[in-house]
Amino acid sequence: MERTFNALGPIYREKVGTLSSVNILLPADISEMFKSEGLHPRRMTLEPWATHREIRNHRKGVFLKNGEEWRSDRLQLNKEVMMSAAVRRFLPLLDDVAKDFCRLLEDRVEREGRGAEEAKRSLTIDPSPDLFRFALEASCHVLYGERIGLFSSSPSLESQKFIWAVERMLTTTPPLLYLPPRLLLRVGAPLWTEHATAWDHIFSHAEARIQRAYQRLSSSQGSGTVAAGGLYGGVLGQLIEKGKLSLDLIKANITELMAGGVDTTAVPLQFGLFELGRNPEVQDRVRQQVKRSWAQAGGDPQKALQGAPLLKGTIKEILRLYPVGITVQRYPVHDIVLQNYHIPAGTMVQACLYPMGRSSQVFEEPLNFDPGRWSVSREEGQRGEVMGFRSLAFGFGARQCVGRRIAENEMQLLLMHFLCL
Ligand code: HEM
Repeated sequence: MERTFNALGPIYREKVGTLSSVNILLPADISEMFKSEGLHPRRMTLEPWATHREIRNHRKGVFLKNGEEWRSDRLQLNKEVMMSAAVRRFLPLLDDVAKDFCRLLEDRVEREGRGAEEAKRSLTIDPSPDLFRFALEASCHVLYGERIGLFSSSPSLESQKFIWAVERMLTTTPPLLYLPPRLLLRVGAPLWTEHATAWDHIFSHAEARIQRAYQRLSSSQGSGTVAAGGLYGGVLGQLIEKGKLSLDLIKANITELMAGGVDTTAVPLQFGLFELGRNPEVQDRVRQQVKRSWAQAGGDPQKALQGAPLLKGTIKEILRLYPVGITVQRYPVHDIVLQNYHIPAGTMVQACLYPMGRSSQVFEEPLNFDPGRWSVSREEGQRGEVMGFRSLAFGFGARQCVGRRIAENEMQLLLMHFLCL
């Protein structure tokens, strides 16, 4: 039996007996886990973030063991996607896509909406396919430094193939996480073949982008000019230019970022629109702050976001109520004690984000959608209360979500432009 300490579900039984089913991990427990050095997330049997070589090996029947190896390239990647200098570089690319998306929606409301009065026309739509396209276009722009034209009424065949591949990869991943790949391979399950084929497409798309980025870079170096399209050629351009990672690693990392950045932002954005829609007073408060900040920022998106903390609070609030990853998982390398339970090293510990986000032990009036709750500083928090480790949607520590800054900014920019419409 795999040893698992789970805040709610299957319980670690080997040494401690059964926990009460209402037990949840609290911020203080997470802080305890964080202190135990060398905690790495569990790697899945079928790794959604596996490199192409690994996927191909899976296909041939060579299976990786669950590993917890630290990827040395993560540090290099952090520089290009997590640091504030990197955010400054890629923010305008996200802003471009967010503005285009809003213009598109505005036109659509004008064309298809009901109501005679201009600017008060209304249109009821299911936004999920549009948000999916937005997230894909935004990710491609940030990563490859180029637009792939998904907002066009007739995207290129290449882009259509790419959308198909990302959709299939995302749809086939969840069932594969719960079925043994060896079995699927043995019986030649179409699910598995479809999944691997989708990855093949995604990787060849990345390959083509890498070739193009190389050509751009070498022609600009040859002619002494900057890369076509401006100084910044996306995360990919930066990684190639810095030359610290091998091409194989660049390809694997860029593709991982590509795969990790679509539904993760599209779904919370939809929940964001839902909560802002059903809480008009909150919407009004956020809109007022955003409009004020936008007016003062003189067109600088980064300044505008800095002046609108309620927007950041909105994203945190959405991810508290509707976390994308249900759990954050770690294997402690030392024995630790959580809630008076002894957890031996090597036990998988899962922090279940959904119950924690809705627990009155952690949040006052947890079911209220209140972006302002995140403005409370540590000092203002009740004495003795652990104020950190409450916002865990992106994980924590060295292995936290590497796309965090891209995701936060992408979602905030889109909401900002929506609210300023
Ligand atoms: C709202 C959006 C997102 C949420 C809630 C989210 C959440 C997470 C979580 C919980 C983890 C595991 C962290 C841990 O164990 O501590 C993770 C890892 C990861 N995420 Fe995200 N993510 C989001 C968006 C993105 C985006 C936009 C990208 C890519 C651009 C991305 C790429 C990744 C990658 C590559 C990893 C693995 C990192 C590693 O193992 O070192 N994510 N994400």
